[in-house]
Amino acid sequence: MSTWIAGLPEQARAVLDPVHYDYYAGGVGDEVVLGENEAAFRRLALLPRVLRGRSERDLSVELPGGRLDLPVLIAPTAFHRLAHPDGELATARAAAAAGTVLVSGVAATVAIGEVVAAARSAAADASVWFQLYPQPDEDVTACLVERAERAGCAALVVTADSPVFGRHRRDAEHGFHDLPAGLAAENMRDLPGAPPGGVRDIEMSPSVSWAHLDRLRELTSLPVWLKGVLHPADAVLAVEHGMAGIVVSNHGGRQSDLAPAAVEALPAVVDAVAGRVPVVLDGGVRSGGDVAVALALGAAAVGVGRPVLWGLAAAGEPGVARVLDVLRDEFDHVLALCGGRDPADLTRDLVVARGTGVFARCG
Ligand SMILES: Cc1cc2nc3c(=O)[nH]c(=O)nc-3n(C[C@H](O)[C@H](O)[C@H](O)COP(=O)(O)O)c2cc1C
Ligand SMILES: CCCCC(=O)C(=O)O
Repeated sequence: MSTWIAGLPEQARAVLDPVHYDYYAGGVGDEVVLGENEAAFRRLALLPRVLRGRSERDLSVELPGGRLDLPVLIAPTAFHRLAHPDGELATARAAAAAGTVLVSGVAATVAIGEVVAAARSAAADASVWFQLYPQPDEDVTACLVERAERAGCAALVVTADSPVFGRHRRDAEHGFHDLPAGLAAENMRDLPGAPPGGVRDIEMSPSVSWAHLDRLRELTSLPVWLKGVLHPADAVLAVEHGMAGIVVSNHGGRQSDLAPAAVEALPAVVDAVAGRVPVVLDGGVRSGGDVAVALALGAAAVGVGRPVLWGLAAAGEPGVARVLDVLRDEFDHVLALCGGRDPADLTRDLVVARGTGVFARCG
């Protein structure tokens, strides 16, 4: 792990309300998956290739919804104003200035229109994506999609791994169920079924299905990504249902504590998708080396969640900027060490499982 990023949780802990720190840091159940997401990266190694590099490397990747100057985007995480008063405005500006995408969540504490405006104030051509949970009341879903389109979002990310909300022991122990006074999920204001000015609850429902997704797709011409896929059969269904991309994710260890580490689920999904749509990986990415391993296993890019929250809490916009800068610098360095010229040079034959000899290839 990057030394600086490794020290960030402690920096954030020093400034955050302990209840909010635990909300960000925690996982579901015994937090097995939370630990495994990071540990699984430590079990993988990259075989360098020699004598094929170049002095200037191109780190950019092209995805449905925008071009990224580095293969790292900001995964959707809720309630950035718990971390810093500037909240999602700071995150959006830092992402845009770094030439990457913020996936701003439906559970943001700043409305999506203001988030996009903040990103564009930092870079006129910035892309912001909008994450949502398909709501059982489809009028609410339609309204959210329209808000994201009107705001100028370049893609939608539908999170599918939350038919019910994960049971977070740390939050239960603290009795943390509501945002403090003055903060709200601003995208949920004034929706069908809410009183004027009121904020609707974000509903998770086990009855949300592929049919909901089909209807959602008909509402929009934006590319739609499906987030929270771990089973290869679901990846195939996602392609068949017209998804523009897939995010392999166990929600940062916050949903099922029986899920595999995200990076261990990645190769089978990449194989099932067979290049038809790009696959993004999130969960446990803490260094440029982790980014390189995920790309070598077939990810087109990675998402980072908690490190961005820690950077935001510790130092606001410059803190998020530094997280992205460290990841870019480390990734570029690892790419050079592997004889890579651009992300496409990171191929699966480079990945080996540690401790089992170089012939025990992963995936
Ligand atoms: C505090 C917190 C809030 C999150 N909120 C959301 C959310 O609203 N929607 C969503 O799709 N994922 C959410 N996630 C999951 C992230 O998008 C991502 O999958 C995860 O954080 C990646 O793991 P990492 O934190 O190890 O980088 C949240 C994660 C955290 C830590
Ligand atoms: C309704 C807010 C959902 C936030 C979330 O997804 C998480 O805390 O993991």
